[in-house]
Amino acid sequence: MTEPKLTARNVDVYYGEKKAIDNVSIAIDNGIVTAFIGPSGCGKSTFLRSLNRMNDTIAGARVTGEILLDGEDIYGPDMDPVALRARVGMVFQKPNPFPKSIYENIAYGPRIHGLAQGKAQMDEIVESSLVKAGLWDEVKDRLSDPGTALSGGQQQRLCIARAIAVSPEVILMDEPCSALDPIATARIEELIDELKNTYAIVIVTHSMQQAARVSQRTAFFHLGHLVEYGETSQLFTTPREDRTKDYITGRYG
Ligand SMILES: Nc1ncnc2c1ncn2[C@@H]1O[C@H](COP(=O)(O)OP(=O)(O)OP(=O)(O)O)[C@@H](O)[C@H]1O
Repeated sequence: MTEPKLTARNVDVYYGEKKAIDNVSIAIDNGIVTAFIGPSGCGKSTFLRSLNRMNDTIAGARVTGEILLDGEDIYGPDMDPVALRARVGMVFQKPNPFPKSIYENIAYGPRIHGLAQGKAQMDEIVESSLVKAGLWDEVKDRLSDPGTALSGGQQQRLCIARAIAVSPEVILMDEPCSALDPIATARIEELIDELKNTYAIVIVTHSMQQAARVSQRTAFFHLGHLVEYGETSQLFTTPREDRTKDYITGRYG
């Protein structure tokens, strides 16, 4: 048995006095896509953000319990949150390129993390990140154009390339297709399928169809609890819990 990439044990997340995540334990493996599903407000995004300490940036948010990356406590005293967020990258709901060129959007992270020795090496990182994100052919002749000039779907692939550029181990995606049309969504879903061979991927999605299409394992959250976690095909066909069954048959959410 290989060790899980990420292990959460008895995790609670609070916003002030309010508990948004209640005693969640889960093991997330490499080489697959893990989907988080559940009705609006159930805590999917909150829990996702706890996996790379993005909640640290929200005033009043507090995480208790333990989250391990390759066995190392990400909330431990020796963990630098900036370095952690390079190892556990994130892609958001709305594509959010920097107001800079396509090239600079990718080069920024490697530069602050000191990953390139010079221009040639940076060029290589930029190209390979864009290739891996399936965007290179569309942008190779206009790397100095602003990232914001791309279409929504291209911008989201640029944001994925930006995450890839700092050599992450895990990529967290918070509803990455919710602002995209069906064609751009299909591109991102294909990309997710390819990327899972290299990175552990965790995706929050409102769409059960999307979870069924892209993930191998699914976690169903409800009211801050992890209700059920299992193989995606099993969870959608023979859920163990009544609450999961009610959700996937459309009784709420
Ligand atoms: N920054 C915040 N400050 C205070 N409460 C918050 C904050 N972010 C989320 N919450 C609350 O925490 C709970 C979980 O929210 P969260 O956004 O994680 O749910 P979600 O399942 O991702 O929802 P959605 O699918 O609508 O995005 C909700 O009750 C929400 O109101």
